[in-house]
Order: sequence, then C-alpha cells, then structure tokens
Amino acid sequence: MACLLLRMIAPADIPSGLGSAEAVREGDHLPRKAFPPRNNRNLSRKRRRWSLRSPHADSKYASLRFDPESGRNLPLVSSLLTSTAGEVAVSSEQKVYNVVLKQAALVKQQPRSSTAPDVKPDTVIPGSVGLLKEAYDRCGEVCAEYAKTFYLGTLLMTPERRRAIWAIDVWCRRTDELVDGPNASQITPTALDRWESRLEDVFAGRPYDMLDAALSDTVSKYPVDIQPFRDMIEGMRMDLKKSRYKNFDELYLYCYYVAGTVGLMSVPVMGIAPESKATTESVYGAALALGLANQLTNILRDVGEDARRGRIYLPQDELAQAGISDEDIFDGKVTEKWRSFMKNQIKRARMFFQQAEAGVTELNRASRWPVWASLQLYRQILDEIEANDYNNFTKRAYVSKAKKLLALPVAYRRSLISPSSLSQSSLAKT
Ligand SMILES: CC(C)=CCC/C(C)=C/CC/C(C)=C/CC/C(C)=C/COP(=O)(O)OP(=O)(O)O
Repeated sequence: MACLLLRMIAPADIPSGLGSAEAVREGDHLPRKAFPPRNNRNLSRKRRRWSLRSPHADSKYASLRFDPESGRNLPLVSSLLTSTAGEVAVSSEQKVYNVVLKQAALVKQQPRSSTAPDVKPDTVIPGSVGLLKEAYDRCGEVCAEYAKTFYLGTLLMTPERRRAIWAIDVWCRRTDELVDGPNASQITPTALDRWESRLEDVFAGRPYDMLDAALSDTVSKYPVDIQPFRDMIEGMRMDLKKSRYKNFDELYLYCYYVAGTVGLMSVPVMGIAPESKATTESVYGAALALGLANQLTNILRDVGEDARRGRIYLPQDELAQAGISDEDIFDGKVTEKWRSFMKNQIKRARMFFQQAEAGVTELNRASRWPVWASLQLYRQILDEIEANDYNNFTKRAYVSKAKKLLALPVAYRRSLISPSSLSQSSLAKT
C-alpha cells in the first residue's frame, strides 16, 4: 500500500536517531539510542507541557472560569487581551478553542461506535502486510518502553485502536526527541521545517520509514487531522526560541502546542461512547484539558531541572506578583513565598485535571481505563510535590510503584462508569 512506499530521501538535518532509510531496510527501524534512558535525557527544554487556566474564579490567577454547563473554560471578562501598547489580541485560549471546534467538526459526521466499524480495513498489497504489522509492533515496543502504564492500558483497547494510539504516541515522542533528545543541540528551525514536510508526506501516504508508515496507515483510517501534529512541531519551534513565559497566556499556548495537541490527536482514535450525550466539542475540550493538566504538572515537577538548564516555564508576571525573581529560582530555596506561589500553581493544574475528568467517562469503554490510569498517576505527582514540602528544586516528585499499582484497579472501576449511568453528565448535552 501507498504508506509502505518507504522513501529513501534522508533530510540531512534530521538526526539519524530518528530512524534512517537504511535502518528501515535492515529491520532496525528506530535505534534504541534514539530513546535514551529517561534519567540520562538531555533536559535542555521542558518536556511536553500543557495547561488551560486559573484554578478558581476567586484566585488571583483567574482569567477564566470553568463552566460545567458547556464543559468549557469561559473568559471572565473577555477572550481578548489588551497589550501594554493598547493593541487588542485574541487570547491563546480562544485560539486553541477554535482548533478544538475545528477538530470536533471533522469527526462529527462520523457515527459514534464502540467497535469502530468506520475503520477501513488494511489495503492488501502483496508483501506489505507483514511490514505494516512489524511497523505497528515496533511502535508498541517503543510505547511499552517509555510509557509502561499507558501501554498496559492500551492493551485493553481493540487491536486497531491500540496500534493507532501507539503510532501517534511514537510520532509525538520522536518529535519531542528532536529538541529534547541526544541530538537536540544540532536541531535548528530548518530541521523542524523538514520534520514538518515529512509529516505532510506521512499524511499524503508517503511515509519515510517504518514508524511513519504506521502513522500514515493510522491517519488513513481514523479522522485524525494534521493540525495538532503541525502545532506540536510549532511547540518545538517555540522551545528553541524561548526560555521565559511572560504570562499564563503565553504558557497556555506552549502547553497546548506540546501536550494539548496529544489529547486532540487521541480522541478520534479512542472514540466517543455511542451512548454519550456529550457534545463532541466538550469531549475534545476535556482531552485538551488533560493534556494541559499533565503539562502543567510536568512543569511544576521539573522546576529545578529546568532552572539548571537556564529555563523557567512559570509565568513571569505571577512570579513577580509573588515577589519571586529568576535568581530566587536559580538559588532554589524553599521559602514561604515559594510555598504559597506553588500552592496556587498546583490549584490551577488540579482544575484542569478536574475539567478533563468529565470527558473520560464519555470515551468508548475500552479507552477509559488507560486514560483514567494515566490521569490519576499524573495528578498524584502534584500530591508528591506537596509531600516534598514544595521542594521541586532538588527533590523530584514521583509516584511510587506501589501507588501506581493501586491506581490501576481504581482506574478500572472508574472506567466501568458509562456515560448513560451518570444521571447528569457534567458535559454539555447535544
Ligand atoms: C480526557 C479525554 C476525553 C481524552 C483523553 C485524551 C488524552 C489521551 C490525553 C492525554 C494527552 C497526553 C498524554 C499528553 C502528554 C503530556 C505529557 C506531560 C507528557 C509527558 O510525557 P513524558 O515525557 O513521557 O513524561 P515524564 O517526563 O513524566 O516521563
């Protein structure tokens, strides 16, 4: 099939760790060194980050309020921001919400189904079926190695959905690897442009290597749009350029690019439960919120590591308001000011998790367990930051194996709750 026409043109500035044409021919599609052990990673940038906004309408960071009727964050005043120069600009939340609407519109025409009958069967070209299976299997191996818990959860999905999720996950990891991996220092905006044109080829059915072939096949079968993928690359460009974020609006956009996009890519594959009464937009909004919540958590966990790389992802205006300077962060002293600042940041991240929760129940049953499990595990990192007395400078907050194991049956029980069993969905009705 078209997606197995592996192209042999290696863009010179894409690091070889991303899988060369030769590697494909030899069957070693993605050298393991492309995904070094996590503790050895080049942390030149914050990893995928995401978030929406303010924890409580009454907090000093509240520029949005969560509206349970629509399942959306609504601007408290307006979706327009006024700059100091007096120019009026559309807020990041509004920009991203427009993407959510577009993504939802793309899948709306598809009938909701738990078995995904809309998924087209593999096109059989003699000799290619085995290769495609091998490509997906390799994606599964990478996912298993880098996101064990999530991988285990995906095993509950239908085989088609599971392998599609692996293919998307692997593309995201490879993209992240460009600016966060062993070859990060060689990455230029031109390399990202090349990665983007390679993405266009994947969507046009012209994959470059085996891992791309799996994604190419996935996007030919599910209503997955290219925009969130392009946006993720845009997040990598942003990371090359910026090491400070003026305010939450800037950080919001970054978080959408690098993590909220993953939520938008996943919903078309995970599927919305046929019995769900929630609007497609609201489910996409929840998926976005989960991406944002995870990314904010990731940022809060890694403050010290990032500072050692000269990076501060926390909003500068909020830091200034709390009386905290960049130097204070580089010094890494846990003061009362810091604790109080962190409490507000944690509140905001929790608000996004809460917003995401309502959407998980609306997903197809088989997709709920892995999503609940990963939501719970990531949210617990916030509890661990508190347990470390807000020392995220020198102590890494992590969830113990025992807690991870405990989260699985809890997530499983929650996954049994179906949209129809909720007397009143917290998401908007169609
Ligand atoms: C809620 C609904 C309706 C759907 C779910 C939609 C999904 C799957 C959302 C999840 C999006 C996601 C997994 C984003 C990635 C965010 C993130 C911070 C990833 C960090 O990944 P790693 O770098 O592997 O994490 P560590 O640094 O913790 O190892």
